[in-house]
Amino acid sequence: MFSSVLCSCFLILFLEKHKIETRFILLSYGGAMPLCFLSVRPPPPPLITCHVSPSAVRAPPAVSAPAAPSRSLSPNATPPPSLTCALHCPHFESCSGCTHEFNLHRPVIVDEATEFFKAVGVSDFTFDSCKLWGWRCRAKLAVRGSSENPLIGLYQEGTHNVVDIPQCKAHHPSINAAVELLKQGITELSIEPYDEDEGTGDLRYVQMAVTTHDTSLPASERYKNGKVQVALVWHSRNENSPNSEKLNALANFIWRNGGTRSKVNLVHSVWANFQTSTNNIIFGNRWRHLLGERDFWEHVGGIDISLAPSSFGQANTRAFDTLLRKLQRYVPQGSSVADLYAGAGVIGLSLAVTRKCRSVRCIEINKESKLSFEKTVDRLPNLVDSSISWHLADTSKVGNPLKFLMYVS
Ligand SMILES: C[S@@+](CC[C@H](N)C(=O)[O-])C[C@H]1O[C@@H](n2cnc3c(N)ncnc32)[C@H](O)[C@@H]1O
Repeated sequence: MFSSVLCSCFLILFLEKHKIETRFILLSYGGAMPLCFLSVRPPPPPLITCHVSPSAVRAPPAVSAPAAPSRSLSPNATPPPSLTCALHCPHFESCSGCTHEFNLHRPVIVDEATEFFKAVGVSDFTFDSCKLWGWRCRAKLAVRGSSENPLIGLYQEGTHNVVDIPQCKAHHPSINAAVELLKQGITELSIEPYDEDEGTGDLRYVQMAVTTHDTSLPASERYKNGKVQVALVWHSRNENSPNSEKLNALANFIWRNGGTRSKVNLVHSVWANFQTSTNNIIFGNRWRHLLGERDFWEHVGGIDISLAPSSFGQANTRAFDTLLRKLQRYVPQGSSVADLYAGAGVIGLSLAVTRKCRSVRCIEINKESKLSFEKTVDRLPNLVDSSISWHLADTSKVGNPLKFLMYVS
């Protein structure tokens, strides 16, 4: 949530700073460099506002009775915590995933950002918290412990001890349900979680990604009925390794008990990724689709997007959608856009459609994202008359971003 917010802060700063209207727009939304660099004329400046979506202040998902918040506030945080906007997560003390427990509707960083922008003359700063619970539609979780007592979660800060987070309040509820199902499968089939010290075990990580784009449901029902693409990171070289029977058994268990024909109908698909390295890199290079639908679609920024498990996807689907819709207001019709750190090109492609861009060049270093980009392009409406391309290149190399701008002109 906060990376999206920060990104839009940077975006708006740069919008204000570069008031000269030009044809070219450079967009960057990289993890290490959350920077949007646009030289366009912004719409009339609204007031600084803190907008809280109605869905953000409803009660947290009823996974369990909320635990009494136990972390004390710092002496500087004098206002009493707003209970409607507190995390109420039983894992907050031990899990490193969330850094804010109270005032989620307006965290301290928003005041800092407001001050910062005011100081540099930016009047067009808004904050939208979007959902406060159940917003995380993508999670990479470590699998440790034993087959009788599997732990699935994040590392405790500064350690490699995995904290089990079955009631995570940030996760979309379908992720927590799929994790529970996975645990049952691990225990029932005696799957060995990975042991980092020994380099043994079968299952290292799981990536859970939720699609909220089931068009067979009314729009109001789609988010809560999100389905999970489960990617099992398996400790073997490939699907022919000796432990692959166990992998297939686990995939079948998940599909039988969570797939389209099951009562819960929770799982979109099951994938395997093969990783044997002893370093901390989660995914290996080899991916296999095992069960369920191969293609995974989401709808953000006015377009349908395809996301393979190997491609980067934003975790907060709703906030990303809000951000894209905000961004669109700043990009003049017919612009030429270079989308740096593009992943599957979602930002650039959303602009291609909604702003009728003359051209969109997506620049990305991970070749795995290209297929998702191509599938998304195939589904763009016919009326899109942009020159659209995706380039495998290192954006950080001096000259590369400019090269792509020269290329479009
Ligand atoms: C935070 S993701 C954002 C992706 C996309 N803009 C989106 O919002 O879905 C950052 C992306 O930058 C890519 N990346 C990281 N370093 C890069 C580099 N030096 N050159 C190009 N792409 C890079 C990553 O592979 C990843 O897909």
